[in-house]
Amino acid sequence: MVGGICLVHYEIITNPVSGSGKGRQVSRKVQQALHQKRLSFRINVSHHAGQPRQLAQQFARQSLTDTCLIVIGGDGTLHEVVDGLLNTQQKSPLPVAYIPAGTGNDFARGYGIARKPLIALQQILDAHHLHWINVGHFVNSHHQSGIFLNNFGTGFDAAIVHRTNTSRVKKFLNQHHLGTLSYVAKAIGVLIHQPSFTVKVTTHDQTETFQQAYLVVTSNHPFIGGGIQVAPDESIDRSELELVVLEKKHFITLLGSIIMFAAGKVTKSRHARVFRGSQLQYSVSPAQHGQIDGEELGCHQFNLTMTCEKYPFLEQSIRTK
Ligand SMILES: Nc1ncnc2c1ncn2[C@@H]1O[C@H](COP(=O)(O)OP(=O)(O)OP(=O)(O)O)[C@@H](O)[C@H]1O
Repeated sequence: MVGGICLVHYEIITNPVSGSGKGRQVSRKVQQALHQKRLSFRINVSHHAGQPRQLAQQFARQSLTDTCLIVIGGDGTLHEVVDGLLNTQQKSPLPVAYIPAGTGNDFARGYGIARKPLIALQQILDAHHLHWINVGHFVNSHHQSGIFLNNFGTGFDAAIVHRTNTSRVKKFLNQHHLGTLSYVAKAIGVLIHQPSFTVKVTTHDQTETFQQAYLVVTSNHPFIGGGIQVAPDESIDRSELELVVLEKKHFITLLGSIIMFAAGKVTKSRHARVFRGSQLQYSVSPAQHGQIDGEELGCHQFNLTMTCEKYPFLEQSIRTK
């Protein structure tokens, strides 16, 4: 028994291809460490996209007790697992812990999880309590819904995700620990080609329309794109979301704002507006690229209502200790 929780078994869901193969390496290290410590665990390898969600739902339906689900992968893998768990009826929710093995690892930064796998594992083994983190929830005008642990972006950042994911050099740069460089290189390409668009934002007390929006991001914690602070004041502990709308007035002022974005100061730009709340609504037109937690959504007109929900993670966070 450890404080409020008693864990005797770890089910591990791992994505071997996350971070261009980092998932496989991290999984091997974690497996060795748990084996040496003679702890009870089982590795469940994901063989295709969508399988982390299926595995998580399978475990959730088993009403496991004294068990923690450890996820090894990037933000996309963790997203799938938490989405699967939140969409499965559970008597008491299966707690989640996370060992980052992706490229950007923004969730780990936002929650305060060590990015070195064996330290992250030690944080899990040392955990005394559950920590109910905030999770962003969205529903669109076609009643399709989903979650985000990091952010939901349309425009500039989503176009970068699209270009980076379709880039042939992504794997090479990731293997040489240059994933952020790949993001920056694509950002320059997007800057040259991406036009502005219209966004209408509604909060509990106001409606505002932006005719020249360029970047629209709703965040659950500060980080995007591998450590860029798009919402520096946001916290995963708070039951609210932060929406940043950056406008493109002229190319030169946009360049200034994007430099501020890269430096983590976009919310200080004269051309940025920040909205906060537990419920935010906005529509985007014409069709724009969208991304959730770094995974592409395709190019659509968006009409979204964002709210908050909660899910229990192990208290792995350096910040909360
Ligand atoms: N064996 C697999 N082969 C291909 N894709 C997989 C496999 N297992 C899981 N996936 C999918 O890969 C997607 C991306 O995973 P993830 O975000 O964890 O890695 P990444 O994209 O390399 O990391 P990052 O988002 O940090 O760049 C997820 O949607 C996940 O479902």
